[in-house]
Amino acid sequence: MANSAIPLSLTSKFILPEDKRPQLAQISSLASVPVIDLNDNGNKNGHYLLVQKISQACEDYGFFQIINHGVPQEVCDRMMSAITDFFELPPEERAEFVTEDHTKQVKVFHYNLKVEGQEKVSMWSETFSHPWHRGEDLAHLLPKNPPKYREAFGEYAKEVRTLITSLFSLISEALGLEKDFLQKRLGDPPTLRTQANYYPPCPNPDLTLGLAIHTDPQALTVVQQSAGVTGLQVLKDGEWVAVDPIPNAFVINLGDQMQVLSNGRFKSVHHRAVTNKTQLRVSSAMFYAPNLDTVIGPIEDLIDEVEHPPIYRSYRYAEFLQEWFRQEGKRRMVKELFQLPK
Ligand SMILES: O=C(O)CCC(=O)C(=O)O
Ligand SMILES: [Fe+2]
Repeated sequence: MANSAIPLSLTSKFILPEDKRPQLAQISSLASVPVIDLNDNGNKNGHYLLVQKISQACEDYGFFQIINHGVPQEVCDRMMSAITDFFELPPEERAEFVTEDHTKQVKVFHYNLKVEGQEKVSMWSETFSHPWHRGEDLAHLLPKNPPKYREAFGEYAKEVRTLITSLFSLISEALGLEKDFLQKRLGDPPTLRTQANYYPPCPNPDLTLGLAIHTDPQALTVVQQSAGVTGLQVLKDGEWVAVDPIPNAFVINLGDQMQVLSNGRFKSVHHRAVTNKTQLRVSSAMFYAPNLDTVIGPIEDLIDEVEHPPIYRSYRYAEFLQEWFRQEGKRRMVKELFQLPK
């Protein structure tokens, strides 16, 4: 931990005002996010049931975990190890990427929360974010150190891309659409970014957060989290539910664009990351978003005048993102701005 840019003591810059603290004693133990086996796909009935489960999970939680997803475990392990090594290099080694300029393609930064009448509060995490849409020719933008990062990322991105195609196919079916509908609708090339989150052990997890409450602005997110270390929580019926890691699983969640496209049937759910006293936690999120010029709005086939009137107006994805950046440091309310009056 000596190498981390985050100090070991919880200085005031990390301390949240009381009403924004995580209330760790109040985590619900009753609910849990569905776990879906993607291998349950063998026969016709199996496929039907799988689509049903995905549909239910997208409606109820906007989150689910998947097992037997087809991405080799070694590829996942190499990615997590490369991310961990990157953050454990001496800070000078990643200084070239440290920036607060959100227009930078490759960046290391801390999320923070603007709090009224107070300096902004820094999250107990360090974040590394970069694009992944240009495949091979992206490699030169990525860190040279640790030496394995570029290759580990290239391999991981290829596998995750294939997985995402299968997931969009299942989610399209869950909405009663052709299998290739959603990926086509999101446009080509999609906007693909990744975010690696590094959460060192925290001396007082009650006073701070690893990542503040948010929804993902994209369409779909594939998350890998450290084995055996809890931290991700989702809001379900007003209560926080922990998404505990399951061996060899991914956490999948829908982003704001899926809520809008499905006209509110599928949910982009609030979530956060909490810290703990003893264990390092690392997560990798791979985001799939529309092409910047794609016009997003409720899918035609899912709306009608009487029972399912559109609840959002259409917008270019670039317009949505611009608003998202404008609300930096706040508890963002972006899709709400595109809601049509009732
Ligand atoms: O650390 C986690 O599990 C949460 C990651 C996350 O929500 C994000 O990167 O958007
Ligand atoms: Fe997220």
